[in-house]
Amino acid sequence: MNYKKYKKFETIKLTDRTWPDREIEQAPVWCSVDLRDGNQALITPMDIDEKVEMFQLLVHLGFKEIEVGFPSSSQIEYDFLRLLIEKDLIPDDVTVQVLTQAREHLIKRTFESLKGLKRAIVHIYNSTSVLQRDVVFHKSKEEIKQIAIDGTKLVKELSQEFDEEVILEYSPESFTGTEVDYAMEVCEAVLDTWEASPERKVIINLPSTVEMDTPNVYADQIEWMCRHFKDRDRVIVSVHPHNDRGCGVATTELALLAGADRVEGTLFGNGERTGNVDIITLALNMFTHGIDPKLELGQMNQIKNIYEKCTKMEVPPRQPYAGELVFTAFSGSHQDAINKGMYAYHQRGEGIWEVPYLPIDPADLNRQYEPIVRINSQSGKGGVAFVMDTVFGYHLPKALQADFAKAIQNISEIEGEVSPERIYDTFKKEYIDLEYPYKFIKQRLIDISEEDGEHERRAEVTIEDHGEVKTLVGYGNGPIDAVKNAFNSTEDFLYTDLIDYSEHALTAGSNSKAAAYVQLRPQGEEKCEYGVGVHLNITTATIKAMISAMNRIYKNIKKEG
Ligand SMILES: CC(=O)SCCNC(=O)CCNC(=O)[C@H](O)C(C)(C)COP(=O)(O)OP(=O)(O)OC[C@H]1O[C@@H](n2cnc3c(N)ncnc32)[C@H](O)[C@@H]1OP(=O)(O)O
Ligand SMILES: CC(C)C(=O)C(=O)O
Repeated sequence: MNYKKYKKFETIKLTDRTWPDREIEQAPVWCSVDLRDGNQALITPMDIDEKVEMFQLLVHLGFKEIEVGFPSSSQIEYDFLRLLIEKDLIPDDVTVQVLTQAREHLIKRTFESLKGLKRAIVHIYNSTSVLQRDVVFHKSKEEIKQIAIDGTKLVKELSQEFDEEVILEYSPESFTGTEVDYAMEVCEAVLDTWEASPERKVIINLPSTVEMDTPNVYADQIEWMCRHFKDRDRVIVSVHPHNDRGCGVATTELALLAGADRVEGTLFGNGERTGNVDIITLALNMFTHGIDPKLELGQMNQIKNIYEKCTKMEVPPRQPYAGELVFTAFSGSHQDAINKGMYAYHQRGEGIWEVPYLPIDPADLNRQYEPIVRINSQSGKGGVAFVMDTVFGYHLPKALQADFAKAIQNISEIEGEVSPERIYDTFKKEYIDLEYPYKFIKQRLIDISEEDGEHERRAEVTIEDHGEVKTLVGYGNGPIDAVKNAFNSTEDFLYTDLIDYSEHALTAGSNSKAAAYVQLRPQGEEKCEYGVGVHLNITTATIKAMISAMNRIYKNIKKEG
């Protein structure tokens, strides 16, 4: 690959930069350009109904500034703005913005489209970059500056005839390819022409029209500009980053450190080529640092659905915060840590989110119903245990987690991803539904303790043993003891030791079933087997768990032996 074909863009010398020592402390003014830069980049631009739906979504999300289009460019763009105005769809606290090239006939037509609006941002642009001055405009620096001045003059003149407020926005388009001192000269000419003041601020938008360098270089350009305006107070510094090098979010975050007040971007980063900066990621990055993002992004799937419908674009599965796979862990160590982190979060009860591998609580985006953990051959026992716990309510004991995970891994190695339903079916098949050679039929547990004496229980357990129905009887000072002693009357059970026992309710409420887990070891063997029993009655659940363990011993140990 001939890398010598490319040259590095000249960077500016800013040795006393201050942005590296700053932190983002508040959300900027957000301006959505979905209906303009986003729309102009679509294979099939939005029709009017889709534009209205997108506009309403943006309003709902809390955008107070929305670039609704380029009304002088086509009838549909013009008609859309007219519809918003005539149907009174623009809330009082939302300012619409319209884009136009700094050209007379386009500016005039733009003003026609604004009639009836209370307030508007009129955004004019002309490219100022070294390359475009040369190959597109064939104009000198002075001539290019004059385009900006003439455009500003015309907007000023027309806005004086306009009943309501017009805010000027000016973009030295292709700013990242423009010498900063020349960009400043053009911007100052615009500001002077407009007679900008702290009371009559102008939005100076410094676009990374094409992302040409590392984010720190853009941050230097923005800091340089912020420091060199004659009067910083008469300027709202806006950035409009694109994503050509894949650094749009980083570029914008550094630009905010460097002094930008406002950000233009789109939902999910739709826009020309690699897209505009993704405002959702920016806002949620702030949110996850405890900063109010000033946008309502809590219904992520709904936002995604409307976006996909209107743009006919797809949100990729790894898109930050929104992608299908971003709250999913396949790998064992991640699953284990998420599992423990979620448990610790609920135990602490302090409401401060700190869970390994999950920078945000999925519930904050209303994504709690999606599986956080998915199981494939990279998964470990923690993930399987998490699914059994969170989806089906089984708190598997540690040794059982490892035992069951092996069964799931055998499946995933052949079939790939294993769904929660398949995991549950396998669990039932492996532990709960075993009925040979022993099968539970019924049980009776009688308290036979004398008054003030030790509590003694008599257990009568009717089972099928290799097809033969038997009633086993045992005594003990507790139910487990009595049941185990009843089973000891069969030879198989007699020579097993009860290693572990636990139980819990599966769901809340008096009708809830209990799950019991029993670990038995045949005497003289190293290997144990777990059994699981589920029943409304806890004693029956325990008996079924013992039978399950015996059936597994029979299947896995005795047969093997
Ligand atoms: C970076 C961005 O995203 S900027 C936004 C870009 N968006 C769009 O272009 C979408 C909508 N645009 C359009 O529909 C069309 O471009 C229109 C209707 C606005 C203008 O159409 P046309 O005049 O037919 O064509 P075009 O846009 O190619 O204009 C080219 C002419 O305008 C000049 N020009 C281009 N941009 C500007 C500008 N910002 N200010 C002044 N003149 C400009 C060019 O030098 C060229 O002049 P020439 O004809 O003397 O060579
Ligand atoms: C009009 C300008 C702001 C633009 O879209 C860009 O530079 O990308």
